[in-house]
Amino acid sequence: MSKPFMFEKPLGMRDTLPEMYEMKKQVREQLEDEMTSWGYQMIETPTLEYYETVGLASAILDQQLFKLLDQQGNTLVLRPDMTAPIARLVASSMKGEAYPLRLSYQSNVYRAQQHEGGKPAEFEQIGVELIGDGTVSADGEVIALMVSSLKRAGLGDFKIAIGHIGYVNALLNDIVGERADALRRFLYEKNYVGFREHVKNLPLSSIDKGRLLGLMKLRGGKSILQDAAKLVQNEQGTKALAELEELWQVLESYGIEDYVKLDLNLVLHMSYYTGAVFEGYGSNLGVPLCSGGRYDELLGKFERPGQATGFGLRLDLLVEAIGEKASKRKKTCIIFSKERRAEAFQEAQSLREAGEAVVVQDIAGVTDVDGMSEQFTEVHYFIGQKKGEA
Ligand SMILES: N[C@@H](Cc1c[nH]c[nH+]1)C(=O)O
Repeated sequence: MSKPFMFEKPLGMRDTLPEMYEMKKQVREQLEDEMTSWGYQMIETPTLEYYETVGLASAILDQQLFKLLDQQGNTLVLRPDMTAPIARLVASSMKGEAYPLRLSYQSNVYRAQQHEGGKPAEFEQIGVELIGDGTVSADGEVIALMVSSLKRAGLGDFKIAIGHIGYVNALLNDIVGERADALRRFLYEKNYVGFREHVKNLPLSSIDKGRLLGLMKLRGGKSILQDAAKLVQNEQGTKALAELEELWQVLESYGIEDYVKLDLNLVLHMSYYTGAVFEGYGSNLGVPLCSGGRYDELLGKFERPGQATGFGLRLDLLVEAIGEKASKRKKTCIIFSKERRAEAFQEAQSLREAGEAVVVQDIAGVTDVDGMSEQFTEVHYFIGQKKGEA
């Protein structure tokens, strides 16, 4: 009888082979070290959370959640991100610790895919949350840490796009009110053709249509803030632009303005964002490597109100963007026959102490010695009679 699922994996699930594992490990260690050097403390949370609390607070589409039942009949989810679990943690086990809190993590997160389109349903995120600080300096710190993390991992060429969800909402709500959702969705999908078509068909004055289409042009350096101010005059919009103006100054103080550009079209997939949002791209990848932003309402849902900002970075995509740069450790193989076993073990030990990775292999256990040898930078043979023996 055939076993149809024997070699298959569930949709979007991936294996990590040794070479990829090694590259991920190197980059993970660099990032963890960078975040720790900025004073962020690493934490871990469980893979499973309650649907009713963290699942809903994660603010991701319901169909992207993996759900299951526990023995008591409660619905659980595989965490789709780390921001909501950290909010839960800060409001419970860390309730006694004073704000602001600087936390970082390195964890697998889970997002169900509708079809096999090459997108993983499980991937590792490395990120930070700066909780209990509503200043623009905090947003700037998080962006600066994102830049230094990407540099530290060895990525040379990248850009961070910065937007503000408060500005997008101010403009859309001002013009289309209740119907803003559809337009926001086009932006989130980066479907600008769809956005334009939709705007053209709306029953609006040509002035208002022009304002909505004007949003498409708000990409570039600091100077676009003036154009942006012409499109929205309400309080929410003005406040958002003042924050972006100050944020730009903070980034100049860090000396990283060359890595950033403004993009007021930017809408991210998590609906908990309330302020500045950002997304980082490597020059050779179309998809964002990292994203984040300000979320001032989420902590309140866990009854410990606090303004917060943070970002998450996709380790798999970062490794892909860095390409071959991860350095390979020298790997040696010592093939021995049993007469020289002790000698082989001794040699292996001293090479390991010198930092090499060493495999010791009994020749009687291999049939394809050539095939095995190809996997190593060097192969030493300890075969036959011991030295000095006749
Ligand atoms: N959790 C977000 C990233 C983020 C961290 N903090 C704020 N935003 C994500 O998965 O996209």
